[in-house]
Amino acid sequence: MGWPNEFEMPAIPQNAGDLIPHLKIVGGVLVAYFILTRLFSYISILRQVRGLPTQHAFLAAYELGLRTRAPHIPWLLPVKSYYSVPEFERFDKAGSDLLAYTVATEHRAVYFTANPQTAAHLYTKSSDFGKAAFMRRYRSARKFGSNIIAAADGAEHKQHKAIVRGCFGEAIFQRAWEGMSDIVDLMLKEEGVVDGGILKDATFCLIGQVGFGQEVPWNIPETKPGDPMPFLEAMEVIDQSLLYQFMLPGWLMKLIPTDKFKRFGQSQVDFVRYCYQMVREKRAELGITQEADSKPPTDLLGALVYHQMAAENQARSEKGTGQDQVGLTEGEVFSNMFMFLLAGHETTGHTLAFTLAYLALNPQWQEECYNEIREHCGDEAPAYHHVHKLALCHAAGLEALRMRDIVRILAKAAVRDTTIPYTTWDKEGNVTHRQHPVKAGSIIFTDQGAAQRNPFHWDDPNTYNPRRHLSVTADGDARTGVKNNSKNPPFIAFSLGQRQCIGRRFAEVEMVVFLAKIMSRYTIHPVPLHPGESRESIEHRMLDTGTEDLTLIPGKFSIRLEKRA
Ligand code: HEM
Repeated sequence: MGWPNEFEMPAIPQNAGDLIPHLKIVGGVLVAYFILTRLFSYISILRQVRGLPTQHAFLAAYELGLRTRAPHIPWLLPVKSYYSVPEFERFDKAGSDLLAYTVATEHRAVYFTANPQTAAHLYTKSSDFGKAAFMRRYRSARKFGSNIIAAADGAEHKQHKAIVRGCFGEAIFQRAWEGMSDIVDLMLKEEGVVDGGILKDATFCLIGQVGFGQEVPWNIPETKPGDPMPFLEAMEVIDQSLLYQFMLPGWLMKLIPTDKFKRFGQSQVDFVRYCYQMVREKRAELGITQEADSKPPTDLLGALVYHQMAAENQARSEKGTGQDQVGLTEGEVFSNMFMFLLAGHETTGHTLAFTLAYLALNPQWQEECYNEIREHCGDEAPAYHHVHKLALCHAAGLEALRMRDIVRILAKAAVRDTTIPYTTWDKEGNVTHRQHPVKAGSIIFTDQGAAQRNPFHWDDPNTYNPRRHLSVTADGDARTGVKNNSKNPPFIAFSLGQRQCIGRRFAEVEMVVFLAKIMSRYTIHPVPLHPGESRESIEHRMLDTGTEDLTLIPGKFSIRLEKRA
């Protein structure tokens, strides 16, 4: 049926008004159907969580960045019930290490566990639990394309891992050691503390060097607003505004009329442009040299491009030319690189800041680490070949991560109807181990901080004790791995199983060299805000004033380095 002529609107039938009551009925039925299905779904969720301490809400707000910022509105948006300070408190009060949350606008049951054994079960039993790739946090992480962190389990993840795995080998770890060693020297020099002094809120920019193969100066000059930024400045600004970078496109931030957002937007636009250019240049460079010298580059970007090209070459030699895309697209290479920037920089930098805080507050562990360094390095500066020997320095970082887990919550989704183990206890000290049935599609969060301070699994959980991460091998060497703790809990800060942190060793190498270099030369001390500030107040400032963003960002504090004689 066409219109009589292109400028003439079809006439409204005279009896159209008669249809209105019918339309109202249809509309009413649809609305009633919508409300009823939601109601039934909600009732079904209430049934699923029966028997567990449960918090009801209308809207969901358990994500980082939201739960500590949104206003607490009982029943509607009860954000304060999604976390507690101290972390284990909400579970302690409930007498259960599994809590349920029913959210009227979410069609699935949501659980939080604080049991490290349950967490290990969730992370490793891939037939029952998988990456909750449908969640907003992972959808936002796909902003520049699919990547290893956001990929769904199965083929998509395998495709990324096949290429990304090649980036984490011995040569890169050694480069990470050397890069971090240079950064410590640069930091001490630029902050004017080579002979000791006060180190103010230092951040660490290792990923620039080992990530992109670029020397990173300690202070990066600021470009005039509106001007294109050089690569290093763009990277630094991105790093300081990661939450916004994930949520908003660069062009949109540039339209927001504040200098801050214009800068954030400009950094994203420039950073994306530089990265694509660098990927192309790397491809051209490696295309020429790959035949003659088959060693992969030791920067992450170079290694990523190299392994992608190696996959393409292999496919070409096996199947001839003209086959489909192999490995990752150019956009996916960039997206993975962007993830390294997030996963590789924030996490390690924040963990190191907390480790310095714990060491400053617990000088006895500095002495133990110092003795270890002296024993294995003697008068030599700590070097990469010492990395396996410096187990206590390594454990000092792991213990800070246990007590101040920077990832905060990790989500898994049940992929089929199954059960999860949990524990309840009462005031008389009766502890019962139970199983709770969960339906496919339910989300189970591990409250990492609470799980790592769960007193049923960790001896004396609120005490900083790196030695709990050490075991002694048959030949008398110390090794990390939670053994020195009567209940042998799994260490979950890097997750476990197929989706565990692929950069764990990289991060650990960075931590060991940083801590060993500092502790071999200095003792570390807290800096009171005013004469007579109490120990309690100093501890609170250094450890408890962090804010949740994409990860836990430590509050600002200074430390004093005193040169060892
Ligand atoms: C203290 C430092 C670090 C901590 C605590 C940490 C923690 C984690 C955790 C908990 C996961 C699992 C995330 C999830 O399931 O959603 C993860 C995954 C990942 N991490 Fe790390 N990470 C650290 C450092 C690094 C570094 C230095 C890199 C790279 C340079 C890195 C790269 C990755 C990647 C690529 C994944 C995704 C692995 C996969 O899904 O196969 N991480 N990390």
